[in-house]
Amino acid sequence: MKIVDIQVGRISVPLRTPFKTALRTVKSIEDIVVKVVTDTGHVGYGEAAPTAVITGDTTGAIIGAINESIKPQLIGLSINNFEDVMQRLHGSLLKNSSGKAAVDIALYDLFGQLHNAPLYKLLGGYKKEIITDITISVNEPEEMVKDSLDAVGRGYKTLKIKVGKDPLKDMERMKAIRKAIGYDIQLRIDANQGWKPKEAINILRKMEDAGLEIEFVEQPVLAHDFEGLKLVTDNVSIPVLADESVFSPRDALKILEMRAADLINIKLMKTGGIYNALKICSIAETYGVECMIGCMLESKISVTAAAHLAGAKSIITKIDLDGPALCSIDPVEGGANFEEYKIILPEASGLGFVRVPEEFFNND
Ligand SMILES: C[C@H](N)C(=O)N[C@H](CCC(=O)O)C(=O)O
Ligand SMILES: [Mg+2]
Repeated sequence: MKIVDIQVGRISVPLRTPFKTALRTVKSIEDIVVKVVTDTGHVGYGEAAPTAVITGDTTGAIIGAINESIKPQLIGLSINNFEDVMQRLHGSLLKNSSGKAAVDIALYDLFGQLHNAPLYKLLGGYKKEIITDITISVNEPEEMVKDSLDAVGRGYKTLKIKVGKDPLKDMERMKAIRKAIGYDIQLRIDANQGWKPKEAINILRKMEDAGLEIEFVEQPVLAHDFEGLKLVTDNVSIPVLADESVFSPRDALKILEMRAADLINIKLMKTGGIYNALKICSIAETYGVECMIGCMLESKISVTAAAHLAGAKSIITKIDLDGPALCSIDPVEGGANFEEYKIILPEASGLGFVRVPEEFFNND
């Protein structure tokens, strides 16, 4: 099964409501899609999200990375020697994790097709069904209460609340949400780097004292501030999850050696796809640290790949794969079945897509 072509296209999906974090506001998913074609007529699909404020990857940079650096390395290689293909892909250029992720995902789709099995089974086959949280954007407290109640009405049992805009207001937000939804729903929070270390310690202790029962806090401080992250981890009881601080297996190793966080958030757009995400799973297993699998603003294509990984690995115990649930439409047939909080993995080979619209690849 030899790679004969790699095509790059675009997918655009309006969100149900604007997505707001401490870092950005977005109204629609505007991602890059990739199609890897083989001499046997097989096709693998992937997707990249240009999340410049987190990964540094813009739309133009992703397209350039794939067309100029990745594609010339891969044409003619055989999926049968998958390790060689992965080595060439991940060695093709530095950084550019989102562009690498799109191609890595499409190649894993082909790997599954080559071996005629769904990817999650080839990677471990731990479970066929996973349960995701849903994200509540940072807004005025009343709007966040309304959005939280809507999410609970849709069946979600875990909400990930975006904070990090203003510590005093964040406290108000969390108190109002907890009061409205009660204690049967789990609450995790994501500050997206919005607090300073001492500010984070102060607000998190207040949340503990107020009995808000926060499951964990995601990325309270700046991504590069490993010492600040450790200071927070050492000084609060709420578990700390490293998100923007961990892109590569090397980052994961450093964070875990320092004991700077209690949990790690794996996202394919940060790791450059499944190949390196598997290494982070192994490192985390070695340290006995559980992982979350997360996503950027991604549609069903790349979130299906993340769901296959989550279904394969027991160390992934927390799921934040709500990209498709935030979308107003789903233009892709097949892949994982997203039924609100329940994600069911497909039994078809590879990632299991049935139809990815050809229009995505008409680049006029
Ligand atoms: C969509 C997902 N639940 C999420 O919250 N991801 C963010 C980053 C998303 C973005 O800005 O595209 C995160 O975990 O920080
Ligand atoms: Mg996060």
